[in-house]
Amino acid sequence: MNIGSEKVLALTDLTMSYGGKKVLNGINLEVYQGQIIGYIGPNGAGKSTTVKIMLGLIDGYEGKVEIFGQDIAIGDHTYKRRIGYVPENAEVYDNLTASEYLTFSGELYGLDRKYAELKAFKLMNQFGLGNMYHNRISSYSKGMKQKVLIISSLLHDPDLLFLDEPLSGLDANSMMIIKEMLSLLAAQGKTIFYSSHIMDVVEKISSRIILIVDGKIVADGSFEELKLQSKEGTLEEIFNQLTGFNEHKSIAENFVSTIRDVQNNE
Ligand SMILES: Nc1ncnc2c1ncn2[C@@H]1O[C@H](COP(=O)(O)OP(=O)(O)OP(=O)(O)O)[C@@H](O)[C@H]1O
Repeated sequence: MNIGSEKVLALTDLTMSYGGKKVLNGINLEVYQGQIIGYIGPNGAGKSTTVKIMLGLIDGYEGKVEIFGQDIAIGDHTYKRRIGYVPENAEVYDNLTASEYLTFSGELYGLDRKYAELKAFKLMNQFGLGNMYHNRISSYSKGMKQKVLIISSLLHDPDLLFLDEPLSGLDANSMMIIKEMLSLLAAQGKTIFYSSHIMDVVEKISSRIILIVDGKIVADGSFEELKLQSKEGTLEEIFNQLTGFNEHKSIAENFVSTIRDVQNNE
């Protein structure tokens, strides 16, 4: 099968409510093999909710979610073995060593224990963390923990990767490695669903950008297409325009003046 021909993901009229409040308002989306989707939107727009539904972590949605051609509501969870996930807020098991944690997560994805342990060590080494492999994760810095999460999501060579703010805490050099790695993986036919607020990174790595506002898709296209439509220069500017936001100066000024007020009253 040629890269780009397989429909990896399809959302049809996806709706989700929390306590009567609609947070997803009918998302329709088809994603094809090899695409890097930049899934962006304001805080609270519904990005993580969409991703968690696709991962089978949230129930109670309406509409249809198909992954690798299979409706996930049918109850056959084999699709999960072909998925990798870097969560926004991860509960890494701090008391475990990276070796224990990664071997364990590799086994959960069906890898042989010895194979998972050796592969995890190689990947840790390539990230410059080989000498930390047997140390407890509680002794790692934020960026080191993030690298462990990234390795954990990739150990089983997934076909579909969900990344929620994956560069969080990474230094500039490490970010370059991840960006390069994502484009290599996509070129080899992996599909990447990337959610982030770092607009210049999304602009550079995504083959397709999807903007959601209030649980609805308001833009869907390549960066070049969105640029043509909005006549703005950067993704940050396009984001501001499409979310109708031009108040950053006045909000910042009010914020600072409130802070100063408190100080003056002391
Ligand atoms: N467990 C929950 N219970 C009730 N409401 C929730 C729950 N999780 C999310 N929400 C609400 O759903 C909406 C969408 O949240 P979601 O986390 O999907 O947004 P997001 O686009 O990922 O935001 P951010 O950019 O801030 O991470 C928000 O209004 C949020 O308050």
